[in-house]
Amino acid sequence: MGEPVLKLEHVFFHYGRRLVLDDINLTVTPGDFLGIVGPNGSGKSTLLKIVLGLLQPTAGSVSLFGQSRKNFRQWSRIGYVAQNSTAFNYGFPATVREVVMSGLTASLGLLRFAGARERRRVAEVLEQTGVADLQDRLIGELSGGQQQRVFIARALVSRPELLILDEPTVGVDVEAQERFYELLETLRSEAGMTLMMVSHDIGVVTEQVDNVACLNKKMFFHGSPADFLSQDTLTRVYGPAARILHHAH
Ligand SMILES: Nc1ncnc2c1ncn2[C@@H]1O[C@H](COP(=O)(O)OP(=O)(O)OP(=O)(O)O)[C@@H](O)[C@H]1O
Repeated sequence: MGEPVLKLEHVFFHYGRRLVLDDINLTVTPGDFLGIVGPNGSGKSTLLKIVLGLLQPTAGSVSLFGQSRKNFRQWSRIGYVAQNSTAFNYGFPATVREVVMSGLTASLGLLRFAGARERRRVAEVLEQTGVADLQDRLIGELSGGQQQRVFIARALVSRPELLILDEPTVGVDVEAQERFYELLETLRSEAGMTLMMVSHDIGVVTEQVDNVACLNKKMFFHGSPADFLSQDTLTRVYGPAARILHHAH
């Protein structure tokens, strides 16, 4: 199976005095597609920020690719598409190609110019994510679904082994969502990528992922979508409205 891509052991997190994550244990193995679900304010984004090194846990340990997060420096192995990344201002002065190229900054260093190899890689990813024909357009002039693909391209350009997506399908129509999940499937089958995705859409998520982690301050469930749906987890975490949530899509 190989060493875990991610391992959280007894992780706690507080914002000030407010406990937001309570004794979280989670192991993600290579090639897994993990869906992270939970009600609003349940700590999903906080968990991702801890994994990405943007927040320090109050207690507990986090390891990435077998290394303690404290010593981990290989951030280009992790791609991240943030929540609301499709809310770019109209007129923002960067083209699609420039936005995707900026995903190489970590590996290039700020002061090095992109060479032929980097430009080739950007062209490859633009093609793979279906936005090559948009590359000279300004990012702020694209639709939500188009911007989403650009931000995925940006996250992919450094060839990450783990791709983390926070609410990637918000504001994206059904057809674009289907293309998005097809792209994820290709990344998994061709590049063996590990995926972690936060989503509110329980119906869709449980159809797409291998495993579900259901969070509400504590980790309420971690296992297969079938077990998640067949157990009482939904009702325990979301209350009686869970049924509606599940059948809403
Ligand atoms: N910067 C912050 N300062 C203080 N409290 C915060 C901060 N960010 C988030 N919180 C609180 O921490 C809790 C968890 O927030 P988080 O954003 O991780 O939840 P979430 O599950 O991602 O929510 P949503 O589904 O609404 O995006 C919430 O109660 C939130 O109000």
